[in-house]
Amino acid sequence: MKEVLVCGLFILFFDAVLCLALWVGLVLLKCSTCGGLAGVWVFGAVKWAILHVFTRVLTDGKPPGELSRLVILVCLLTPVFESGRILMMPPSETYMGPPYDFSMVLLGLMSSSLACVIWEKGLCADGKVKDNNDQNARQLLVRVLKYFKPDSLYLIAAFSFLILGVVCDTFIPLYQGIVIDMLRGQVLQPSFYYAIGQLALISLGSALFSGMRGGIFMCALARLNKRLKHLLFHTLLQQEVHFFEDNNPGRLSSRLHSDVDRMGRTVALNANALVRSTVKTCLMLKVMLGLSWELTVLTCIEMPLLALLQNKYITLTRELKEKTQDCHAQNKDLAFQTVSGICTVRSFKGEKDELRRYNEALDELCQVKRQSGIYSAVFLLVRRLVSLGIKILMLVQARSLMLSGHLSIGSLLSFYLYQKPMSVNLREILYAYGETASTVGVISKVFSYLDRKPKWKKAGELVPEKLQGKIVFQNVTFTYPSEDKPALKSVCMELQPGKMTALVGPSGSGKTSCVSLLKRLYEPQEGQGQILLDGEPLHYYDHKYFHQKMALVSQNPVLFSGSLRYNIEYGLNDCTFEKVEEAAKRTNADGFISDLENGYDTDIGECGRKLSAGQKQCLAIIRALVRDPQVIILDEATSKLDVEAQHTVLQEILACGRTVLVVAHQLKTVEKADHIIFLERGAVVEQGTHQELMAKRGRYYRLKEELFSQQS
Ligand SMILES: Nc1ncnc2c1ncn2[C@@H]1O[C@H](COP(=O)(O)OP(=O)(O)OP(=O)(O)O)[C@@H](O)[C@H]1O
Repeated sequence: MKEVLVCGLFILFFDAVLCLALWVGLVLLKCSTCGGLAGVWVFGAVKWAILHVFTRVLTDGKPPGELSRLVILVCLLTPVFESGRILMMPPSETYMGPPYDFSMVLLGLMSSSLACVIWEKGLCADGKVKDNNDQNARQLLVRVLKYFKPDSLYLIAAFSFLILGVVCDTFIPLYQGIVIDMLRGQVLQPSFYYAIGQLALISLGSALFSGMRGGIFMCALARLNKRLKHLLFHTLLQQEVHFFEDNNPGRLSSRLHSDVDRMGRTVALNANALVRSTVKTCLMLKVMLGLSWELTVLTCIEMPLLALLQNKYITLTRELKEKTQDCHAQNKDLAFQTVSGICTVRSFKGEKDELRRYNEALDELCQVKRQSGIYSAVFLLVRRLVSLGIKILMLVQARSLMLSGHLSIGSLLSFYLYQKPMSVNLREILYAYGETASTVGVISKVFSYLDRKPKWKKAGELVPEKLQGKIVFQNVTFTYPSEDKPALKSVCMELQPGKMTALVGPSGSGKTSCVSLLKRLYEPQEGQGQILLDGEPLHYYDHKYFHQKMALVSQNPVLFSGSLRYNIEYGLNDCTFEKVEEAAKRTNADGFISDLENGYDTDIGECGRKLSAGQKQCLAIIRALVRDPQVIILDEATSKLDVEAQHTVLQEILACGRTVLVVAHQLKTVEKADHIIFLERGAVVEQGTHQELMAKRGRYYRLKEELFSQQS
């Protein structure tokens, strides 16, 4: 900060020296004026170039934003002031140039320093942050544009049609004027028809080119959206499970759909509007300068003032826009949760509570929108007042120009005819800029997901032909990413092929955590032990192979809407119908399947709603068996089956020397196990057969009644 202040003082001093040098030069050359207004602007430009180099030298080539703005301000001050003075001067007076008074130079320096301090400290307090933000925003926009690369041909065609359309648009009023001039003649000359033909042709061209431009832009936009959504969905699917716990489905769905749409639309449509309005503005500016440069200057003054206002408005509303997006996502999520869990909501009579929660979320959204509304109203009011002020100044100026004979009524009328579309163009440019800037938040969020690297070890390529299925937990300690306390502490255990091992323990003892680690839904932190399958760490195995060989069946399996067969074959490309039928027969499930209306092709409804709990479990077991797994993890997966079916399924699962791990809550399941591992507070406390543990009369013996109280 101190260095910026010292450099600022040096710049001001050097500016004063430059002004003094000019004054001395003019005195020595005996010049009475410095070349009128043009000379003042030229001196301003030269001064800017010198001060710019000087600032770069002072700051080792990296001038901070504050100093660059100070340099622009001190260089612009005199030219702008003198231009205003000329505009306000009665036409009878002749402009003699700026007064040669050193006190004026000092006054200029003081006022520009003061303006700079007010701007940096008051209006733009977060100048540095803003500089960084602007740079980030630019990089983000360039990155969005880069995603358009595969559509370059579309864009070249669209922009070509855009420029052709704009050129036609600009000439329409000119030809209308020519036709109107001809209408004044009593006799209709052939040239009138010629002019009408030209006007019709230009109007047709304008309509045709504009239509083509719009259509091609929309096409390119749809292709961009498709590409971005595909990429984002692909990136999301790669993320670790913890990511999905941290980001609720509503928020992710909002990023994937509304945010990607908004991102593409804003950048593409605003780039379109920006180019169209800029080309139009340049063409119109040329005509307007020809009519009256004084009025044109006044029209152009409006633009930086409005840009300043718009900039402030964008800074104030940027955060609100992000909040609005988050509120929308939260509302969506709440509604989705309630609707999808309507049975639970109804059975607990939770409708009122859900309505209250939804209402609270709506209130929050309403409050954010109210605040945005207030900012928008104040911005509109100030913008209108600025425009009105400029219009009044223009009328005063036009009157004095007409009184002095420099402007005719006709020219004034033409000027006003051009001025309105010109203001619309300028506003469109500002709006496009503002709209794009306010979407930066949305864009950066989408990119933050696109750039996110999944925080789990990449799967290897190990696909052994024969897998025994021996699993070893080697001193595994595991803490959930959102927690501080470990859920598993130095767990050591072995699961043998051809044996059924039961994990037993009170609620929260870490049984599910063991299963999650085994299925690689989570991973032990670095240096906190490892899990080996046939002597190799789990992540060495090929992803698809691993999940095929290690099947998990839970108490409430997740099923997808679609046919029974689709659910069984889910994720398998080479599964034959015979294999499906065989697995169903082996688990005695073919009976209930053939009773269904369309057998294996019966639609089971959303999440398998049309099936009973037992049928869902059967389906999940068939889905696991059809993969021919070597390790099967059952999380009370047969609890809804009758005793006979449970027996058949367990026999089938234990066949082929598979390794079976059961998360057991029922005494009868535990009694069938070859080995029991008793967990308490994330640590293995005891292990052995049921009889051994009972004989030991340790923790398992004492807690047995509690553990299986539901069944006894
Ligand atoms: N996704 C998670 N994020 C953070 N902590 C978790 C998560 N899942 C479980 N835990 C914590 O880890 C500990 C062990 O939980 P775990 O689900 O493994 O127990 P459990 O033995 O399977 O319990 P239950 O028999 O009730 O299913 C608990 O203290 C729990 O609060």
